[in-house]
Amino acid sequence: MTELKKEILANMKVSPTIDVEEEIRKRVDFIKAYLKKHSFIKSIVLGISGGQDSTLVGKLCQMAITEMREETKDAAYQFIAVRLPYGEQADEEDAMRAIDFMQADRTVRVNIKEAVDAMVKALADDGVLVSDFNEGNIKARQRMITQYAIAGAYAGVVAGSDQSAESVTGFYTKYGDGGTDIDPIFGLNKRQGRALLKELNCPEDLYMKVPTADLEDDRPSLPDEMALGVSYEAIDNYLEGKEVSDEEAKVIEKWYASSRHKRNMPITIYDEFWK
Ligand SMILES: NC(=O)c1ccc[n+]([C@@H]2O[C@H](COP(=O)([O-])OP(=O)(O)OC[C@H]3O[C@@H](n4cnc5c(N)ncnc54)[C@H](O)[C@@H]3O)[C@@H](O)[C@H]2O)c1
Ligand SMILES: Nc1ncnc2c1ncn2[C@@H]1O[C@H](COP(=O)(O)O)[C@@H](O)[C@H]1O
Ligand SMILES: O=P(O)(O)OP(=O)(O)O
Ligand SMILES: [Mg+2]
Repeated sequence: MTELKKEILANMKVSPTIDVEEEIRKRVDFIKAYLKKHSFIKSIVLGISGGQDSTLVGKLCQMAITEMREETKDAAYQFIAVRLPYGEQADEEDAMRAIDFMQADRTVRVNIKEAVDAMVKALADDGVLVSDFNEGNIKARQRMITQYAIAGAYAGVVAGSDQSAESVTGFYTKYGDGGTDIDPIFGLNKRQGRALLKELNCPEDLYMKVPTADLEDDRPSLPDEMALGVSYEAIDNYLEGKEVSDEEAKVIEKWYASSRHKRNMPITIYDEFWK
């Protein structure tokens, strides 16, 4: 194995095999331990897209919050699922079924379209033209702003859906969906996340759904795998230390290298990782 692959596997923390029940317990307990350590935190806020990752994180957060409420008798603990469509969302029904599956304590809905469009227009008015791709990242950051506003209103923290197949490629918007406080499913790859959802009796079509960031107007519901140029099957295999083709390894390692800056705090004169 190359030194680079060793470094990536050490950083991404994916086990080649997992005990699904144990993983669920470990991650729920992690969320509870964090809440216990920080007694001011009373809510967890999470954007629910209708995709696999937010469905899993939402379920785990709701389980943790329900147990905290029961164990402490503090009724203030709540999980807040946030719907953040940009206008009409094509898979709105999936998102609502995901919320139903996790039995969220509360759902807040904010249409981000007006805020995003206002930002794009204000920039254009002063001569800065924003591409459709760049606007996609504004949508992700607007979702981050909204979730932090809700966390601020309800003594909350913002949960993220970053898992290791997304982290290794940096396939998220810096300070957008990457801007979160706790990431309960980091260390799992995509297929392991599916296995946890299956164990939790999630509707199959939700965890078998084609992953998409769905950020672009010109290419709606573009599958992540098309944008990445490599399959999640290959990324999952790579992260489990299995053999992948040279071409697949090259693509994954290229994404890893170009997104190093996203997995670190803002770079200062003391940082060496980029050299
Ligand atoms: N499929 C879709 O619909 C869609 C749309 C938009 C974005 N995305 C995905 O979301 C992710 C976000 O896109 P992105 O990475 O282009 O945008 P990003 O905003 O997450 O990251 C780019 C920004 O990071 C900073 N940056 C870039 N290189 C840097 C470096 N070496 N050191 C320090 N800072 C640096 C710059 O500020 C740059 O504007 C990508 O993986 C992209 O493919 C998907
Ligand atoms: N439409 C959405 N509503 C609420 N939350 C959303 C929406 N789209 C994305 N999100 C959040 O962002 C992450 C990342 O999504 P990717 O598909 O991995 O890009 C998602 O898990 C939601 O928390
Ligand atoms: O982050 P999500 O929930 O949108 O999942 P996916 O990445 O599979 O679209
Ligand atoms: Mg998605």
